[in-house]
Amino acid sequence: MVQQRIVVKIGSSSLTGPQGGLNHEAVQFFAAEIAALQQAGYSVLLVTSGAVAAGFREIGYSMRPRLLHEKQAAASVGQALLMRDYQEAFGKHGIVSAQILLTRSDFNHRKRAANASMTIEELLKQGVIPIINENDTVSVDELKFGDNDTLSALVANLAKASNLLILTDMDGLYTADPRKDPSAVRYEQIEEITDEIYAMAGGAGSAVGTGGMRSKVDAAKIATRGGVPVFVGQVREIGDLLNAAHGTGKGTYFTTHTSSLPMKKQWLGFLSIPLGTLIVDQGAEKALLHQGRSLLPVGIRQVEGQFHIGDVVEVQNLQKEILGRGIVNYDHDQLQQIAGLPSTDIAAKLGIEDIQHLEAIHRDEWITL
Ligand SMILES: Nc1ncnc2c1ncn2[C@@H]1O[C@H](COP(=O)(O)OP(=O)(O)O)[C@@H](O)[C@H]1O
Ligand SMILES: N[C@@H](CCC(=O)OP(=O)(O)O)C(=O)O
Repeated sequence: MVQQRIVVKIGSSSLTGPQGGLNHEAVQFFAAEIAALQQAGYSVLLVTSGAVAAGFREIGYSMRPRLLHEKQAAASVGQALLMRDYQEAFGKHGIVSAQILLTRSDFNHRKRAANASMTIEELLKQGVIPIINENDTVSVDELKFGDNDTLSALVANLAKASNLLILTDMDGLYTADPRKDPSAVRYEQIEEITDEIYAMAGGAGSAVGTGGMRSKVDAAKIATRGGVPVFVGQVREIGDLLNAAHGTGKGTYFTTHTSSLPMKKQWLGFLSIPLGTLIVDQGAEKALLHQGRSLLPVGIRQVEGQFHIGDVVEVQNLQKEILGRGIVNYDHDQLQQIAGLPSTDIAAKLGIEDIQHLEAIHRDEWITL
């Protein structure tokens, strides 16, 4: 039987205090919980934050730095401290662990993502636990994950995990941040991530956390769309992590209804950078979302951006809601000319006799979001 794979993400708030520095007992505790998960027959990948929080005090900052170069300096000190603690803690359970540092652009380049995936596969085959963090020192600001929630979702999809467990300092998603609203109520299970759910998820509540619940909901959206169910919650006592994996954890479960996405669709949906936007009418919206059809120029109302044939564009409905993304078959200036035209008029309008694709976006090059 193929071993079930679990991605565990541990946030800075679970590993460090407001003054920075690593909580060694916490690292020992999580390593023991993960060792128990492995013992129970799961393959585990660990995505961990905490490099900046572990390193900032060490190099003389009094609080978590805000400027990019300061965070990068703190991370380069802290990452080594973090790995030292994890390797020692896993070593006590006879487990070898490995460091993998990734950036968003690694996922963006399909070949680099495939290489990372091959390395992870080999490590898991050998019973090694990959310990993954963002490569903070080389990540450029606009392309940074910042928090590791999104990174953990991408890793879960890449590794075709059976579960993603996001551990934090709250026992799940509440109707509002419980630090600010004591009457907030916790969700046990979320079947669909709607705008209302987003509205409830606020930013980080601690001095060391980054994305708060909002980035956890973002991550849940990516992972569940890729077929991976997600738990967001707390692991504090012995056995909590196994309970989280078995569906009885202290937190919120986000369910999924789809099977895992092929690499190409994952890239299209979550890693590619759209270079334009197409706004489509109701008929096109129905064709794309409910009839499994391609997008024809006749349904396009508006074309925005300077994209070219083969680029990725985002598609929105008339209410400017995002419907999905696809690879476009025309340059932006061509689409401007043929938006709204029936397929029979396209060749004449563009002065091209032999049109290769009549669709603006072919079904196979589309993902609904
Ligand atoms: N609706 C909500 N439900 C629960 N927690 C919330 C909510 N909105 C915001 N938060 C905050 O999100 C924080 C967890 O995120 P974060 O600080 O980024 O942790 P981590 O370092 O574990 O990623 C909680 O401490 C809480 O204050
Ligand atoms: N890569 C960074 C992650 C920063 C961070 O705080 O993330 P998180 O605690 O997951 O919200 C680090 O290791 O410090």
